[in-house]
Amino acid sequence: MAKRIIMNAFDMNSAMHNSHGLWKHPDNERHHYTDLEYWAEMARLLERGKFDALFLADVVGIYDVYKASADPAIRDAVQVPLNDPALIVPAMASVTENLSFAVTVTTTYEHPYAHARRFTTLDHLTNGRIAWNVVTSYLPNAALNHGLDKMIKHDDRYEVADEFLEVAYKLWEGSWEDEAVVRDIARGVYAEPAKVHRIDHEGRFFRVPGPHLSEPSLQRTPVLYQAGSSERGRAFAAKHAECVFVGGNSKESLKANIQDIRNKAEQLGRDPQSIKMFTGLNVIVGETQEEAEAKLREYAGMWSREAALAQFGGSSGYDLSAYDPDSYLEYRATDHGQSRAAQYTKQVQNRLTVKEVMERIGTLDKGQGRLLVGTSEQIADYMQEQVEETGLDGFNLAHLITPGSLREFVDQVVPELQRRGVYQLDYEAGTLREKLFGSGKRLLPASHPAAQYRRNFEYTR
Ligand SMILES: Cc1cc2nc3c(=O)[nH]c(=O)nc-3n(C[C@H](O)[C@H](O)[C@H](O)COP(=O)(O)O)c2cc1C
Repeated sequence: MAKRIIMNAFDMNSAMHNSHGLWKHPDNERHHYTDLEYWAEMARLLERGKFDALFLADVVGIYDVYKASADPAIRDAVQVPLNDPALIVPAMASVTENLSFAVTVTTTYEHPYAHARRFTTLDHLTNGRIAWNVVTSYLPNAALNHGLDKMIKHDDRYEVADEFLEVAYKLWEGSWEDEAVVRDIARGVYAEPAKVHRIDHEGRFFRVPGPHLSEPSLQRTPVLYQAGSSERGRAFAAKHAECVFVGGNSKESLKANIQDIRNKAEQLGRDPQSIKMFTGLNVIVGETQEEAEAKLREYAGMWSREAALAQFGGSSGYDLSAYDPDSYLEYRATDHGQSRAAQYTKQVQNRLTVKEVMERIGTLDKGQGRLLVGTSEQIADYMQEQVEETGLDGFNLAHLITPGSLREFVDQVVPELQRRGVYQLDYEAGTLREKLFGSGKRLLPASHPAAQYRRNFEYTR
């Protein structure tokens, strides 16, 4: 088979994610996000479409930069109201066998000791179908709500993240031996104390003596996803990530970004092919081009400019309402995310005015990344070409109408990709890491930095 395309569905445990304003569409069902059955149905749909994973984004604050107010975000459900992504996973795992779940957790406001236990629990309950999307968080009010005086600076957050991962690796990889739990009734020993190790971590940000509270799960360390694309974010991805979300306005820049992360990983002694690369995708599919374009016009009429600008404000730190609309938007580094603003400044060929940037962000068919509008054949052509020509491994599929757009993708685009031999007809056996990297690859490879924290015990399970 030609290189298979890996698919994640991009979602959030919230009333709205990035389909700004489309909560108003009569077919949108995502206001049922508070019901377990809604998520169970979503998981069944994605498994029917042989998706690799449901990717659950998360933020722990409100988008309140635009107009210096939280009102635009609250009014239009811009990632608020928002529930905890981890808590819906067991319900979805119980109605599926192969679909995996990538859950976003911030290293800035969580603690590695509690986090490691939560993810071991999820890995147990899903039989190894768990990934962790590591984020450092970009909303200043998240810092205030977690008791800090102000947000930690952009690059410093990645320093905390590096140490957070070190602690988590020690707990996941180096604390409990595979043979620690013996349940030996004759000797009266449930677990062998000599096989459960403290980690005695003392660092700049964390002190964790251990041991880990949970016994080892199938993958030990969950599959690691990462999506930061600043200089510091890419260095972090090259060191830790197994799945990376890369951006790029063109095929050339996508290819260059992918190559850059692979090169950086290689310099750190990792196998560059042990990292899977994904990019975002949004599709409007129709039986004919005209049908797809009619849907686009309908959705574009409901798109909320205010919501899109609120999302941009929080993720970039730029309040575009406060700029002179006729001035050119200049890049300036902020302590929010650094890649969002770069998209409209550093990464465009001709400079854009503030008004033009607002127009792009505020209009569905102008600036929403990879939005494909067409027949399933056209969409499959595009996906195949991107994968063949850039080194990409797959996509993170957003959806304008939920779950309708996903259902259309599953019923129309997936069969077309399958006919072309570039999409799985059925799942591989095993954990998520095995499904992505091959049979027997249940644990992180020896070249990954987590491996150095393994003690001298055999991994036998
Ligand atoms: C596909 C994708 C998904 C992301 N999901 C989240 C998320 O759920 N939560 C979050 O805080 N940041 C998320 N981000 C943002 C990045 O993780 C990162 O914080 C942001 O790009 C800023 O970091 P940077 O300045 O290194 O790029 C996502 C980015 C991308 C491209």
